[in-house]
Amino acid sequence: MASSHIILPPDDDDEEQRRLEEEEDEDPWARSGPPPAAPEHAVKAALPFSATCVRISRDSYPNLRALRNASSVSLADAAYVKISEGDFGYVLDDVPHLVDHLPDAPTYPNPLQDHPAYSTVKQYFVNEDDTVPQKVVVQKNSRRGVHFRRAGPRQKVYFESDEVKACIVTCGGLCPGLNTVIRELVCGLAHMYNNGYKGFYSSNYLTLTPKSVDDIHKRGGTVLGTSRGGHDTKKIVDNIQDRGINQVYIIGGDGTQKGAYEIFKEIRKRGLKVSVAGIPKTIDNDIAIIDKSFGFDTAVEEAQRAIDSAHVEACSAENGIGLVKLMGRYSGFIAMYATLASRDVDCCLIPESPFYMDGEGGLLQYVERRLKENKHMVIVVAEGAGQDLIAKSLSTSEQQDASGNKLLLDIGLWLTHKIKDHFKSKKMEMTIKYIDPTYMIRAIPSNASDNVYCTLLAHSAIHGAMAGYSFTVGNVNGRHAYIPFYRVTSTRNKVKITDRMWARLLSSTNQPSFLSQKDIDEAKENDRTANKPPLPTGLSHHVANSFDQSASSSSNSQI
Ligand SMILES: Nc1ncnc2c1ncn2[C@@H]1O[C@H](COP(=O)(O)OP(=O)(O)O)[C@@H](O)[C@H]1O
Ligand SMILES: O=P(O)(O)OC[C@H]1O[C@](O)(COP(=O)(O)O)[C@@H](O)[C@@H]1O
Ligand SMILES: [Mg+2]
Repeated sequence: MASSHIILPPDDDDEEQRRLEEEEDEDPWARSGPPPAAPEHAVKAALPFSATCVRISRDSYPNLRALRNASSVSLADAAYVKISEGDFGYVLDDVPHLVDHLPDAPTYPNPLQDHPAYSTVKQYFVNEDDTVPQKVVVQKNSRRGVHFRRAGPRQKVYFESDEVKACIVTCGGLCPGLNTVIRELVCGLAHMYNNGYKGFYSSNYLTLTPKSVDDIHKRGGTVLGTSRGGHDTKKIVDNIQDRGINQVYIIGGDGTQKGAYEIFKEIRKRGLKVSVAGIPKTIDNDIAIIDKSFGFDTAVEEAQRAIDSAHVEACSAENGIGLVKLMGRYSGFIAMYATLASRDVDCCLIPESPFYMDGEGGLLQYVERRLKENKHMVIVVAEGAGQDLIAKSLSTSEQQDASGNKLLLDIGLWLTHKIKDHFKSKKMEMTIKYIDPTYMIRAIPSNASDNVYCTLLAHSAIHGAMAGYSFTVGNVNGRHAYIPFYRVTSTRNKVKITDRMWARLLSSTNQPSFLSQKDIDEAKENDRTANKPPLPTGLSHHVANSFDQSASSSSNSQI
């Protein structure tokens, strides 16, 4: 396959990079010229097919400035982006590899080839050329578009088994399945572990063995503990270096993956032989690119129990309302899927879809109508919904947690009071029962299907780290892939209220959309821009087009 490859090695000098970014009004390389290309042998070793190393020049990319303007990848980050092109608009958005900065790193045969369980499997090893398309819905003339490197064991590895010294860290909120991922990582490797990012430089760490993690997948939470805040890249990497760790497994959400990316960059800067594997964790399912985060199915399933209880309470009273609050800080996936699964829900409110209380078409009018029609109703609200309404009525200022996430006001409690006040003023009898199962839902062990998913994710992470890659692992269109950090950290996965899934929900609940034409137009525009993937600096026109097309309206999320 004819291909070209662009690899921009990191600049040693951060200050200089920052200065360049500030000064790049006209052209990022106006003063310095393009960054030097990597040595060709480094590029070749990192690529599955024969590659030509392309030195990017201003002349060959006349629209560089436009691309930069459309890009959310900083010039400094562009140094870690590895894009290669193939035939028919094929683009590989590759992940960094140890040989990018350690070109002479030795390889070893994968010990799995002698493993009794695997040696009978035909084609156990993944072909180095295998990649996974970001977009599977295509038309006859579509370009092949963006692809990610397929996850799985490689014939050659960059660590000898007894050389591996791994650590695992879990960060952010809890999520069903964390212990399963930990268990499966430990059972593949011998480890040390840490407690949140702070754990990297606390003295509080334990050694895990397959025996000590044997039954942890049956428990909720994380045996490692978790925390928010406290990320200090230099201290973390000092610690990795001091302890001689060479594989870092980082399980966490969007914040954690940003942290993992910073750790990777510092490791690269120091020239260390360390692989960084991010395993995306979030009950909110808000991580970009991947099909679904682990624990999400379990959360939706557990939410059914709360909705069922709310329904029973509502049905048992005259004009009964059951109100259930579910998690979802910025993205309402749990609320949407729990509503679609239940069929007992009359109204679902999520952060992505603004609503209003009073007047024609407002929530209170709908509640009144539903009670008159049906004598009971169930409302599901994602915790991040209606925050603007509460803030306005209580005139509070926005607060943040230790990681910088928005601290939410209790929409469930606020709605309960508003609905009660409304019916009191109308002298209409009603009962409302507010159920908040949020922490109960995320503290349970994962269900069977999430358990299998967690196991496979852990295995894919180990194979990638052993093969010398640094990445976030995830399911992309049903196939495990190694995704560049910058891709999962630059946007957030959100419910698209202009997609068919939300339309299905509206038709199943019969609730008003609460949207004006202006809101709909704005939502369409937001979807368009929010889903535009970051364009790395210096892409050729047709590569940039492929990035654009991978975010076009007939996205994979439309089922
Ligand atoms: N931009 C960032 N750079 C480095 N570390 C970050 C960044 N954002 C968050 N983190 C760190 O990641 C960890 C988890 O983040 P948090 O937002 O609490 O949870 P989650 O990873 O589940 O989204 C915290 O220790 C936080 O300090
Ligand atoms: O655990 P905390 O700090 O109370 O945070 C609760 C938040 O954690 C979540 O469960 C998940 O958030 P993260 O993915 O950032 O960990 C949110 O749904 C919720 O808003
Ligand atoms: Mg988060």
